[in-house]
Amino acid sequence: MAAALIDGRAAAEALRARVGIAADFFRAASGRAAGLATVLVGEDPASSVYIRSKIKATHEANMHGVHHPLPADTREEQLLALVEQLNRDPSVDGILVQLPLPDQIDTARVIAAIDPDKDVDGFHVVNAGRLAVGDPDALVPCTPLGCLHLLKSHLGSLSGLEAVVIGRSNIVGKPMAALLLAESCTVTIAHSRTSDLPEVCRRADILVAAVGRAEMVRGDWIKPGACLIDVGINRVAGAEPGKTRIVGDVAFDEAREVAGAITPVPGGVGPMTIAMLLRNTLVAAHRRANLAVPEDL
Ligand SMILES: Nc1nc2c(c(=O)[nH]1)N[C@@H](CN(C=O)c1ccc(C(=O)N[C@@H](CCC(=O)O)C(=O)O)cc1)CN2
Repeated sequence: MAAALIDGRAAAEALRARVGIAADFFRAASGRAAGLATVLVGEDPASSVYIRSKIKATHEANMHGVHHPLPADTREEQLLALVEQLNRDPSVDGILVQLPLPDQIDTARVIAAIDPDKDVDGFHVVNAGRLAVGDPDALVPCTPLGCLHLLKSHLGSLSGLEAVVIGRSNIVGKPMAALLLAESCTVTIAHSRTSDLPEVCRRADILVAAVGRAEMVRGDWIKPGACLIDVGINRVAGAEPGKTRIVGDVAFDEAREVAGAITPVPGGVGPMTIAMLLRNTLVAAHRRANLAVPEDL
């Protein structure tokens, strides 16, 4: 039987609606709207699309969103000065600097400059540390948080399950592993040097693919009935000349025949990233206003 499809668009829409309602309550309780500031250096087409979606979603969720575009040749000091200004701005609860940044800018230095309590991307080492030690004050990176939400919605308890995360990035792989460990999964982080990767994957009840290689995970790497979360967004040649299409890190048609459930690409993890950004912004706003964070966020 073909695997169930885990509908990230529907889950994201539901979460965004909940955030919108909670944002209205926040405004009534605090006397101001929760605020997100986004920063984009340059005009990378994909990044520009993501930023437009983020600001539109912020407004649709009854929050205040201000975008700060900077030219592609912006110097690191100029970006750091903007981050400092946003750190000090009381109307800003969340700061998001869209990645990737141009080569002249040191990404780690910029992330380190963001106030950890406004770091709604969850990339600051303080938030990585909070997540690692199970501190509930951690702001958690949006993509893995979205993956966890989809997994728990589909499977319920994850306790005792064997989870394999392919990819060890600070943005997805490592925080994903920390979240699964906190849910009492037995977690393996696999990567480019892992020996016999297919065999490692075959023991996974939960397989999270976050490598950025189109359709790398094949059908015969998958344990029958496993739950597959595909984080990959890879643009490949389409059927017609000059056209492209997006595929994940999992060979979807093969995997669907073996897995119990699978996230599609597009329409799986991607939409959850933006929904979780809104959620993190509202969480940060509640904490900054000394208000209790609503439980269903
Ligand atoms: N500061 C950040 N930079 C980047 C992040 C991030 O979380 N914070 N993540 C990615 C890009 N990203 C958000 O910024 C993002 C990627 C993909 C999607 C999405 O909804 N994808 C769709 C497909 C879109 C398409 O057709 O092109 C899907 O999967 O259905 C949302 C957000 C890198 N930078």
